[in-house]
Amino acid sequence: MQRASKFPRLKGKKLAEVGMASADNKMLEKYKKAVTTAASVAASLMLARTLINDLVPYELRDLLFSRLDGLRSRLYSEQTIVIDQAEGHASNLVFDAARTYLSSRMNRSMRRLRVLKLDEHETMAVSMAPDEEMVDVFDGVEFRWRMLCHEVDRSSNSNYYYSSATKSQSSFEISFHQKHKDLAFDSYLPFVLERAKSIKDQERKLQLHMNEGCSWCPIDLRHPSTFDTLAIDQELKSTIMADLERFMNRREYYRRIGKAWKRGYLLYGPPGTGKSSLVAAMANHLKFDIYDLELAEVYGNTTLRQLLVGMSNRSILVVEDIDCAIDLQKRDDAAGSNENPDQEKITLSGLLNFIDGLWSTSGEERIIVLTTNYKDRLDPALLRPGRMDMHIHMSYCGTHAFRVLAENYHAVKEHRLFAEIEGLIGEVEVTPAEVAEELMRSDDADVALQGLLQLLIRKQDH
Ligand SMILES: Nc1ncnc2c1ncn2[C@@H]1O[C@H](COP(=O)(O)OP(=O)(O)OP(=O)(O)O)[C@@H](O)[C@H]1O
Ligand SMILES: [Mg+2]
Repeated sequence: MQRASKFPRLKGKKLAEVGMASADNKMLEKYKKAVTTAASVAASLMLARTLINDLVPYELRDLLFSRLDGLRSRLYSEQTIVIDQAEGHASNLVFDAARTYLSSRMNRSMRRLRVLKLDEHETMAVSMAPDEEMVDVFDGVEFRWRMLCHEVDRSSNSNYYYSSATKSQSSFEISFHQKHKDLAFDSYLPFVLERAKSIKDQERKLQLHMNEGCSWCPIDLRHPSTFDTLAIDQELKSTIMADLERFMNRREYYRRIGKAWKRGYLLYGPPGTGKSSLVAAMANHLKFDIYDLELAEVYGNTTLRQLLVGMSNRSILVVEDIDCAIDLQKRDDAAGSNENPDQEKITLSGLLNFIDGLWSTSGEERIIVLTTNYKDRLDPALLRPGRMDMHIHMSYCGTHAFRVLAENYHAVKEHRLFAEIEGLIGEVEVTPAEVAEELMRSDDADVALQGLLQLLIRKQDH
């Protein structure tokens, strides 16, 4: 059997060689033709030069000659890289990257541009029109891009059995001087890929994942909260942003000390002070997905492990209202009757230990945020230094927070009622959520601020 199977292989090889030889011949023919064409074009160019010398005024000659020389050098020393959209069914990642990269380089002086918008929430994408050309300069070298659309004959590919025999396929061509071939392959193309990746990261739609059973259920995260719209004390905001910044830049540091690249924040404060808004602002700022873990829905360590393993890097794990999560466990304890004896109970400390173990071996750029309305109800073990890296107190609305909200909702920086409002706002306990609600009651800033003032006076009287 073994012997027999050798033959087809040999035969195959021979056929392949024959195929190659004939392909080589064809190439040679083509090459010869190209050289002849180039030679005749070059001859025509020489003729053109003579004609120009004879007929064109002196002032114009230099310009025309330089154009002709450009054309000739292109004919002789131009190198072109072709980037097809797809190979069979598989799309070409270089093509995708090139398209993304080019759309960031479009300029309106181009004669023809394509615009596209497929999703209501997306911004309009501008791209190159077929047969249009643009020049991109990298490291002082010109790279000319062209986009082409052509029909691909499907009948030549036995995989296709479509009624229509052709299909349109796009490709990009990058042309440049031959002497920059190394630059093109070693620097320029990698640069294009890298830029496209970071553009895609920026444009990526964030997702909010919620646990359902032992898996995550994702939806688009469209929370508008950002650090600009967040109404908290200015100093606190700067501290949080600086902390995130340092965390993001410490890849090497975490590697060196052999610890998991993660950071934990405990957010505590009354309802409506912006804890959830801060989590959304962090996600939007860092472009991290949010994994919202409902502990009450997690039965047993196996499920928990599956969920944690199923998280992606560059993400924020959030456990909201952890005091309630703990309460629930205690109530179960008190009842003493666990319906399923195999069920292991999950405590917050258990969860944190688990995460430490898991994330130190896998996982990078992970953030965990715990939120609570009652810090004093928490297990002291959870508050020990090292468990959560930063404790953030979200509190009632202060003067600065009020000004941020007034600007967010009414675009007012100063107003005759500000003095009175600011005098009261430091004295009464009003949450940013309450202030926001008052400010939203009317489109008229005067009316809204008057309403807020009344609320503050009522609160003071109580
Ligand atoms: N600090 C804030 N800055 C801007 N908006 C805020 C702030 N706090 C509250 N808000 C507004 O109030 C709404 C509720 O706030 P948020 O859900 O962030 O509060 P929370 O602290 O998470 O409350 P809870 O403890 O009830 O979960 C937000 O959608 C936002 O409009
Ligand atoms: Mg909340």
